[in-house]
Amino acid sequence: MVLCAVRQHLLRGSRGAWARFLQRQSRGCVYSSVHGFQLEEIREKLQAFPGGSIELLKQESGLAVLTINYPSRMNAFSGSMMVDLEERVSQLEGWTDGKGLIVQGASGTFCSGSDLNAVRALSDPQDGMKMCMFMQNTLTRLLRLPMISVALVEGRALGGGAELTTACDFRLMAPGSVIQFVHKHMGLVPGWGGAARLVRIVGSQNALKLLGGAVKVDPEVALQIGLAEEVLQGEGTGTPLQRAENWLSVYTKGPAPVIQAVKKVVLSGRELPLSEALRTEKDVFGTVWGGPANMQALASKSKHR
Ligand SMILES: CC[C@H](C(=O)O)C(=O)SCCNC(=O)CCNC(=O)[C@H](O)C(C)(C)COP(=O)(O)OP(=O)(O)OC[C@H]1O[C@@H](n2cnc3c(N)ncnc32)[C@H](O)[C@@H]1OP(=O)(O)O
Repeated sequence: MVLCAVRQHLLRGSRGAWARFLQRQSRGCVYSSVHGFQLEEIREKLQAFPGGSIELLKQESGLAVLTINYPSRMNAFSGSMMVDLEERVSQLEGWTDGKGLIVQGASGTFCSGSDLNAVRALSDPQDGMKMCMFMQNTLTRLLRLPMISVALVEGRALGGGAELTTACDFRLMAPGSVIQFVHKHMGLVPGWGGAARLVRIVGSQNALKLLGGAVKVDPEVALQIGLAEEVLQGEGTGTPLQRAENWLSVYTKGPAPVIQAVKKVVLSGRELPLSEALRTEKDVFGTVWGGPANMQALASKSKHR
């Protein structure tokens, strides 16, 4: 009874702490009206470039699959797909049972970046800035979801598609797949947050090589530099999606509050200065200490041989 009350207190406190963490990070976003970012205005602009869709399938297991779906354009992002993606991320933020997420492309290829037809129509620098802020916000929120995320790369991940892979916690690559930051060939640099995230994943030297050379990164090189976690080998052992689900299930096995707590402490360690990360870790610890999974483990005198 007393433990329960203490736990409730900690839980309330920690929810506050997580909310404060997100608030410090502008509710998971990078830009707000302070930066001249008007969400409705940019949504309306993007909706003028329709085509394709972003599908979300939430499964009872706590794993969700997000599919970038525009096969006739190699899953390039139309304007309406950018808006769709933001809506799907909102749905995932509110999914209390969520533990894991796989981001994939439809029909055997990942994503060929922005839809060049939309890009041509939005080539005015101001529009470009707005799209850039919109996608940075969405992809930052994607990376900060309280669940473990994996980009399943089949075929090609080009330009904005390569950037999208870096907004997941892990990248799994199918044999023959390629991640390529083609921005230099387009007279650009990444604008969806892909450069900042890439540096954190592979280090600044490797990032400089990948962006400066617009290098085609195959699975072997990706493994070597730490861009990919694994190459999904194994003909006859299910589809690449099934193999990715198996890979992810090792890390999402267990109750949702515990898996979400794991992601939160790693996220705060990744993003916050040490003192703040330690305080957030203490608060998140408070959400699981004395919780059902903890009490059950204590009661069963579990051993870890
Ligand atoms: C650079 C950053 C920027 C951002 O951050 O916003 C971007 O992401 S710009 C986009 C960067 N991506 C590209 O430039 C991709 C250009 N396309 C290709 O290199 C090829 O199409 C490729 C390699 C993806 C596929 O080649 P493949 O021979 O297998 O197929 P097709 O070329 O025949 O492509 C089929 C069909 O898809 C259309 N397509 C492909 N990518 C895009 C795209 N990004 N936007 C619009 N349309 C795209 C392609 O034009 C073909 O259509 P079709 O009507 O049959 O000609």
